Order: sequence, then C-alpha cells, then structure tokens
Amino acid sequence: MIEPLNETERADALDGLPEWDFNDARDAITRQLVFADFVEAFGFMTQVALIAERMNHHPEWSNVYNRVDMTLTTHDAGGLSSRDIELAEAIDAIVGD
Ligand SMILES: C[C@H](O)[C@H](O)[C@H]1CNC2=NC(N)=NC(=O)C2=N1
Repeated sequence: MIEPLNETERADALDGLPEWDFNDARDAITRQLVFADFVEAFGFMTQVALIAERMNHHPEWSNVYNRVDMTLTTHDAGGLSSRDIELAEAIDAIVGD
C-alpha cells in the first residue's frame, strides 16, 4: 500500500516541479499544456500513455483539440504520492522542461 507524501515531502516535491500547480482540495498536482494542434497534443498523450502504462500509474486528463489538462494523484493512497512526482517528472521530460 502506497502512502501519501507528508507535508515536508510534498513541499520539497512541489519545489522541484515549478510547472505544476497544487490542488489542495484533491491533494493533487495539475498542469495544462497547449500544443500547435490536435496531432501534437495527441502525440504527447500517446507518449505519456506508454510511460504511464509502464509505471502502472495513470493521469486523470482531458483533451480538447490542442489542449491537454492533467491531474496527478494516487487513488490507492488517497492523495499525492511519490508515484505522481515520478510521473510528473517524466511528463516534464517529454515536454522538454
Ligand atoms: C491495480 C492498479 O495497480 C492500480 O489501480 C493503479 C493503476 N493506476 C493508478 N493510477 C493512479 N493515478 N493512481 C492509482 O492509485 C493507480 N493505481
């Protein structure tokens, strides 16, 4: 059973993820991306999907044309865990941040 991050761990993790916002109500992190068009957005989502499946950790997300909205939290932990931080870092690497 994975545990949610404690206060110190959460603060440290958020420091390392400046492109992500913290959603206190959900104990989740969110990021919105805008691409040139749908093909670029869906190509990004395809790359994330493959990594998420490999990690067995999956984003909550939505896509409208060139926009992708992502929320990361760990359902099994009831909040933000180290798995979300690892997935966020992998997503940032795809984006080039
Ligand atoms: C059974 C399977 O391992 C779990 O349901 C995994 C799959 N992907 C997951 N993704 C996310 N974001 N949180 C989880 O708790 C989670 N659990």
